[in-house]
Amino acid sequence: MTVFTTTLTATINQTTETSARAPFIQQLSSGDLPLATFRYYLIQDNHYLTAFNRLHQEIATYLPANEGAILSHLGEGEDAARQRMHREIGLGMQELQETPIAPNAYSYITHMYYQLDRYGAAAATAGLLPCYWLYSELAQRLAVKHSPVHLYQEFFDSYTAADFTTSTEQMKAIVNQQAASVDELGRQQMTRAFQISCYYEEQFWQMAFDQQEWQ
Ligand SMILES: Cc1ncc(CO)c(N)n1
Repeated sequence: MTVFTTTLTATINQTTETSARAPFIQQLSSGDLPLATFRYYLIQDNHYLTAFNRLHQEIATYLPANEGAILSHLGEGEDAARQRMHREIGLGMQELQETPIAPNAYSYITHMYYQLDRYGAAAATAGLLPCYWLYSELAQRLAVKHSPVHLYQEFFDSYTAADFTTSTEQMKAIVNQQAASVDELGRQQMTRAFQISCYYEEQFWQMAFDQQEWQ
């Protein structure tokens, strides 16, 4: 049988292409992105990562013990790098918590929870995967360019680091294990969950670039 994640390659490649062309990423790479825009991104992404981590813990309870332990550990993967970046731009806990979540971040999080609630752990793990896979692909492409802004380069570097690459491989293995444990309909639901997450990943850049607010 084909390894399930290979059926998702075209979708992630497309999302990587679209993301690489997004003005947010272009300016992050060139160094032209206003710091206020990056600060907005870090605040919204902190909302996202908080929910993302909680969701790892919740999904982990439905997985076989081995995979569950790995997933639970994966959920905390980005914390240290982010805390360093928050310190560098003087972003404190109060501002992170008090700034309201923006519409697209809200929709993305809501989608991930819906997948778990409506379709179960297999679809939910597939919904988490673009997060790992996209950032890994994108950073590998862009890290070599060296953004002139240290903080922006640090952002790319955190996703080319060996441990994040390992996390992406571990997440793929969990998704493949889940795909093998469900029927064809279950795999279709997994594919759909993955595609919708890719959609929201693409929207996340524009949300940050526009500093989107509720209207
Ligand atoms: C929205 C989003 N997707 C993916 C990642 C990478 O884990 C992130 N930090 N934020």
